[in-house]
Amino acid sequence: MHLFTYIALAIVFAAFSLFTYFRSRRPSKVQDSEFPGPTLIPWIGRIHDLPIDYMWLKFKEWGDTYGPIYKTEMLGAKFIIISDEKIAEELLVKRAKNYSDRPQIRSLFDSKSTHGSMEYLPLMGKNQYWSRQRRWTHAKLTENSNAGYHGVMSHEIRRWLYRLVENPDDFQFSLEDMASKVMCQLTWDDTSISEYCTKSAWGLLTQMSPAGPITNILTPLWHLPLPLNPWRRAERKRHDEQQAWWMERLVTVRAQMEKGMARRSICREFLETQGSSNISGDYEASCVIGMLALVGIFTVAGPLNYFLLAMVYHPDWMAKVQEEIDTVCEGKLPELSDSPRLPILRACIKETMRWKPNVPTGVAHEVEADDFYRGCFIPKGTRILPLDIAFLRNPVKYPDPESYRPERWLESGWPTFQEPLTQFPTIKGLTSFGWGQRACLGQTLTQDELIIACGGLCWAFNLKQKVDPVTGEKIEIDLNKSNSLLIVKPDPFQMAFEPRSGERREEVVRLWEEAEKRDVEEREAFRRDVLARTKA
Ligand code: HEM
Repeated sequence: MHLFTYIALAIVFAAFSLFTYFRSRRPSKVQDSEFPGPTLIPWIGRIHDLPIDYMWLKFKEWGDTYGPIYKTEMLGAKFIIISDEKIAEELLVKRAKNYSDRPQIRSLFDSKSTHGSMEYLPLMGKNQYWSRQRRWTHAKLTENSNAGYHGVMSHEIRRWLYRLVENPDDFQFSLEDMASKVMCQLTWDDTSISEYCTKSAWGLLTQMSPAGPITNILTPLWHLPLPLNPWRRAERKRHDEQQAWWMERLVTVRAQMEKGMARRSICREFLETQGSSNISGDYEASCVIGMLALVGIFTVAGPLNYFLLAMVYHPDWMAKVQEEIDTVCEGKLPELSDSPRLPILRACIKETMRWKPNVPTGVAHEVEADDFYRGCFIPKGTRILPLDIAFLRNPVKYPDPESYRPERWLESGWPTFQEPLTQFPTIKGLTSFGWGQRACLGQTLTQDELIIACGGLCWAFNLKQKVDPVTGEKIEIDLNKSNSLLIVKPDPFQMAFEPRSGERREEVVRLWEEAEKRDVEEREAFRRDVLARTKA
């Protein structure tokens, strides 16, 4: 044989040996099975027919076609979409060690905090910052819950009911403002900044959502040079303003503390224990507290908005909730302590969250190391999407899934019925709050706030469709129209808040005036006390 032939044969043999060696290191099932999924175009994947609006519906449609676990790709990013709770449990809970990272959000700077930015706890990769901030946030929310933070919620619901009496048409603004005031009070003891806080939360929510800047989908655009890159310039501005505002809050509380004038808040708690805390210092603290304030606004406002729609279109259930409240609370505004005796109210809230989930796509986890599941290979870096809308439309667990049926939580015979009704239904543990090590930290806060707010609404008002003053016809609301951000809310709509009686109306006004007076007095007493101590 010619020398060249020997060399060629040697190369082929070496290549074949290498190939079989590497192949033998991965179980043969890798080559045998792959998850099903829509046909992928090289590199593009399925970006071309995934709509930005209501993206979750397309994911669900593919789930109905390809089954409870399927794969897809977008511009090189690999996705696995899960529509079955058991599979989500097996991967995201039982294998949480490997399935709890987060993907980088392209249009945020260092959203994973890989480079130590420490800014967005819910978006962080599974790193040291995430681990200590998660622990710290959990501890603060638990401490505040035990210390009776629902007093803050009761105060704010009184203000909101009053605002609804005075200016009902502004309800969508005042609803979000109520949720924002609760968070601003808890974090910084300052409700006057709630409007700015809501705007700031909106800016971040938009920036992080696939339906936000185009650079979240067409990711290469993010890397254009700055002069040609309006997206990166806009984000720089938004980001810097947000960080400065968070820091300003912390500095303000510290200044109040120095004068002895700071009342209880999560920020003060941090500054008091700064030395012993595992949070690294002012910058990280300003971020973890700021993020906490932001994350509690649209998350709670979503179910509140949809509760209004549920009641408007299901007056029979509103009447049942009202009857329950009137009997149990004997005419008084419901408080959190009434909750064990208000199962119908809890069922209507839980069914609202099932019927109109406000994070319908779920929040993606990222896989840290190569893995196999059901004989199929899942490469490191794959994004796992627990598709909440699919879990909540499962007809076996939730018969008649498209309809609003609170009785599924109240009557035996339904797959989701659970006793005792003093405890169940509870929204805690619903798939909407996510999975495993990344599960939502705000479940108790959400439950407490929704019970007080939704209970208050039904106590005070008949929630109704608005009547067009010209035609005399009821104004319809499109129940399926919403934005398409990660946390959704219904498109602007009109409705009527009819006080249940003249007396109830007066009671709403009286309760707010009383609460406001008490608040002013408490602040004044605190100030007097500090001044007296300073003089002594
Ligand atoms: C209806 C209300 C809410 C819903 C549906 C919701 C949903 C979620 C979801 C889906 C996740 C991600 C879970 C995962 O990756 O598996 C999450 C994480 C988180 N939530 Fe909520 N949430 C709500 C309210 C709140 C509130 C009121 C707070 C705090 C005041 C809060 C704080 C957090 C935090 C800090 C995380 C990050 C956890 C981590 O990454 O380790 N959430 N939430």
